[in-house]
Amino acid sequence: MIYTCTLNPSLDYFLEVNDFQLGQLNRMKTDKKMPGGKGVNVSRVLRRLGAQSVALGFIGGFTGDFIRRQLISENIDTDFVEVDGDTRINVKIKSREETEINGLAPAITDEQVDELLLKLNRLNDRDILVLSGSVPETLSADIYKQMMQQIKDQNVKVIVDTSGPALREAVAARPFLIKPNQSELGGLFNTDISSIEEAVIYAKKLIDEGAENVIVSMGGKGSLLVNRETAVYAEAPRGEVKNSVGAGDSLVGGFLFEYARNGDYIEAFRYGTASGSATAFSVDLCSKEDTEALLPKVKIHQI
Ligand SMILES: Nc1ncnc2c1ncn2[C@@H]1O[C@H](COP(=O)(O)OP(=O)(O)O)[C@@H](O)[C@H]1O
Ligand SMILES: O=P(O)(O)OC[C@H]1O[C@](O)(COP(=O)(O)O)[C@@H](O)[C@@H]1O
Repeated sequence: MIYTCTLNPSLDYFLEVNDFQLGQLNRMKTDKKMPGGKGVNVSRVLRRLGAQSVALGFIGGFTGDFIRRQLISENIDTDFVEVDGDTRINVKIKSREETEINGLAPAITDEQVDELLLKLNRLNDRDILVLSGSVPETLSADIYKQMMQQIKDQNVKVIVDTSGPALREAVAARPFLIKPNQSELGGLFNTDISSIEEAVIYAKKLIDEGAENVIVSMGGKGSLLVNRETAVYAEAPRGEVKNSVGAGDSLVGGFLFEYARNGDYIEAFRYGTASGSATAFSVDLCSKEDTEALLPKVKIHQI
């Protein structure tokens, strides 16, 4: 089974404004509320591609209820820990440019953390655990590392998609895969990464620090997969971008879907890149049909 864990899920509030003006009254053209947060999106992508998963993490309040109800309506299994405050609302403004304002997490108690950790005891070597998204302010930045250390004898494959100190700590616990985007990778080394060659250099440093596979997503430029044996670049297909929120989560979900199906890294990487692009070219997350139509357009280059 695939388990996704979102410590900091969100109700994503998408709104479209013609010619957004800072400091002025703007009126919306359209709006939409969606369940969000990185692991939640991975679960939704997996479902759309045809794979089951269980969504773990913390939810609370009316926004948490919304997320749970939406996931259940999409036939996704949920096993969240309830917290007292409201799950955050993340605002996604689409105008000439995309602007995002991500909210603050509700407080989470030590007992609630223990409740979540207890759920990990049931995982075994046939399971995959996706630890995705930011860490709530009230939790320790090394929580992903702690979770991985707790289950290290259960031989679960762990994927980590986060940034900053939480990612750096988690890398030391030897995840199967991490997926920083270009700026998150640069952020780890206090540098700006501007080319594929530079991204490979820094991805290799993360392999040396403990990650087994590193996928660096680079928006419209595509993505990179680096491990001890290989370094490959996938050129993303071109198309009209409708909404790039969730593109990175779709890359992770698509990779995982194909990897769980056939165990081939390169084909999984191609599928993930196509899923990311299919999401960027759609209003909601990728569909299986759109993803598979893009597969032949993802060009893989050995580096
Ligand atoms: N403008 C775009 N055109 C084509 N594909 C895109 C575009 N933006 C994102 N993608 C696809 O989605 C993947 C993840 O996007 P990215 O923006 O790098 O992730 P994140 O959301 O984590 O920052 C990319 O590797 C690419 O395959
Ligand atoms: O936990 P974070 O880093 O604040 O990110 C949460 C946000 O990222 C998303 O999961 C989208 O992530 P990606 O665009 O990186 O795929 C949104 O649904 C959510 O609002």
